[in-house]
Amino acid sequence: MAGSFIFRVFSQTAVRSGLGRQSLLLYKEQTRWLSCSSRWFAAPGGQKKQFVRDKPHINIGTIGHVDHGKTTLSAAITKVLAKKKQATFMAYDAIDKAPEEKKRGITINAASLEYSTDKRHYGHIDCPGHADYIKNMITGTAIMDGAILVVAATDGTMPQTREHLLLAKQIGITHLVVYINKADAADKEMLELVEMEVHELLAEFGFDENTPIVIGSALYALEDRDPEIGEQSVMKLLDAVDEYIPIPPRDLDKPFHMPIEQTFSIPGRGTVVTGKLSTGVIKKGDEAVIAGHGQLVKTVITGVEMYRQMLDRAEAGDQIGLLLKGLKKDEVRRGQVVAKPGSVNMHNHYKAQVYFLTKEEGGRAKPLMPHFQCVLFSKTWDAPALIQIPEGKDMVMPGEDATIEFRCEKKMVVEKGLRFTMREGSLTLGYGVITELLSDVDMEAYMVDRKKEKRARKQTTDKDSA
Ligand SMILES: Nc1nc2c(ncn2[C@@H]2O[C@H](COP(=O)(O)OP(=O)(O)OP(=O)(O)O)[C@@H](O)[C@H]2O)c(=O)[nH]1
Ligand SMILES: [Mg+2]
Repeated sequence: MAGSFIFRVFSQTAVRSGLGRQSLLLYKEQTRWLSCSSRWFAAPGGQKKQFVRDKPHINIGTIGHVDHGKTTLSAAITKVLAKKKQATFMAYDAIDKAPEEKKRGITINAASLEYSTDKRHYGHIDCPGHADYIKNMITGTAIMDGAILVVAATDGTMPQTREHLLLAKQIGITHLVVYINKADAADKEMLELVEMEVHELLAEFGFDENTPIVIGSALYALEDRDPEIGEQSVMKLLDAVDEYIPIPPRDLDKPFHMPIEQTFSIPGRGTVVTGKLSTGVIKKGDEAVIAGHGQLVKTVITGVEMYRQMLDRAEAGDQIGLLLKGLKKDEVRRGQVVAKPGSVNMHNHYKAQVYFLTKEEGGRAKPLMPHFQCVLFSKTWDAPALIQIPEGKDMVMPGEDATIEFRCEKKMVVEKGLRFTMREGSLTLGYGVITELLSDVDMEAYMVDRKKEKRARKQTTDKDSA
C-alpha cells in the first residue's frame, strides 16, 4: 500500500533506541520545565494566561560575572514593563529561587521569564550561578538568540565576563547588548573606563564594534529611585535589544536538510527515507545529496509523502517520507542526511566545548584520560570517537567543562554549533557543542600510530622496571 510505510515509521520511531529515547527524554524535560515556568505566570485566581501570538518571539538572557546584577536587572525589566502591562512583575527572590529540576541526570536551574515590548515578545533566561550558565549554554537547555551582557561599573570586566562572552561566541550568539550596571555606585571616570574596557573585550572576541552599551542602575529601576539612571536606563536597554538583536532567520529560507530516521524499500516504487525536515522546503523533482557515514551520493526526489498523502512540497518541521531515484535500500542508512547539493560537508575531526556530568548527574565517577573512547550521538546518527583532552591537562574531571578534540571513525555531516551527547555504553558522559572544524584525519593511519606509540611506551616501562 502506498504510504503504509508512514505508519511503520511512527511505530518504529516510538520504540527506537539510543539517541531517539534520549532526545525524547530531553524534549519531555524541556517541555516539563517550560510548563513549569508558565505556571509561574498564572494570572491571579490561579488561571493560566492564554498565550496570544501577536508579535515576533525571540529568546534572550542575561550573562556576566557573578554578582554583577543579572538577576536584579531581570527583575527590573519585569518591573518597568509591568507598568505598561507588558509583563508580570517578578521580584528578585522569585527569580533567584527558580525551582531546581532534577531528571535524566542533568540539573536545570534557570528562571524563565516572559515579557513584551511594543515590538516583540521575549523569553528571558536568568541563571542563578556561573556553573548553571556553562551547562545551560553547552547543553542548549535554554537556547538564546541574543544576550544582555551585564558588567558592574564597580568591578569592570571580570574572568566570568570573558568566559561567558567566549562561550556565547562559540555557540553562535552573534548579537549582544551590554548593560553597565551599578552606575549609582560609580563616578563618571569609572563609567568611562569600564565602557572602554567593554569595547576592547567585545573587539577581542569578534563582536561588532557597534554593539549598543547602556549605562544604568538595575537596583534603582527596581526600587523606583532616580528614574534617569533607573527606569529610563532599562527602557533604553530594551529599545536597544529590540533594535539590535535580530529575529533568527526563518528556517524555511535555509537549504533543505533532513536527518534520515528510517529507510524502506517499497516494491515497485523504490527506496524511501523518512525523517523530520529540519530546514528549508523540499519539492518533488528536487535534486538532492545523501551524505553521512563517509559516503556522499546524488539523487532526485521523485515523491514526497506525509501522513499517507502525496505532497508537492514539504516545509521545515514536517515529518515526511521521500522517494529517492535510483538508490537501493542498502545505499542509504539512518544517520545520513538528505540535503540540497552543496549545502553540507562531512568531517571526522573537530573541537567541541564539553560539559562532563558528575556521578550524581548520571555521569562517570572517574576522570577522563587522553584518547578515551566514546560514542557521539547527534540528531539521528551515532559514531565512535576518540577524545583528546586539552594540552597541559592530564585528565578531565566529571563536573568540569573543557575544550575537547574529537576524532571520529566515520565522516559525518557536522557543522559549527552542532550539539551532541557523549556516551560510554549506557552511561551519558556529557554534552558538547562543536566550536571548530579541523582538517580531516586518516583514522586507519592514526590508529596504527597510536598502537606503535603504546608499544613503545610499554617497552620503555618494561626496560625501566627491569
Ligand atoms: N549599588 C547597586 N547594587 C546593585 C545593582 N544591581 C545589583 N546590585 C547588587 O549586587 C548584588 C548582586 O546582584 P544580583 O542581581 O544577585 O547579581 P547576579 O549577577 O544575578 O549574581 P549571580 O546570579 O550570583 O551571578 C546584590 O546585592 C544587588 O543588590 C545596582 O544597580 N546598584
Ligand atoms: Mg543571579
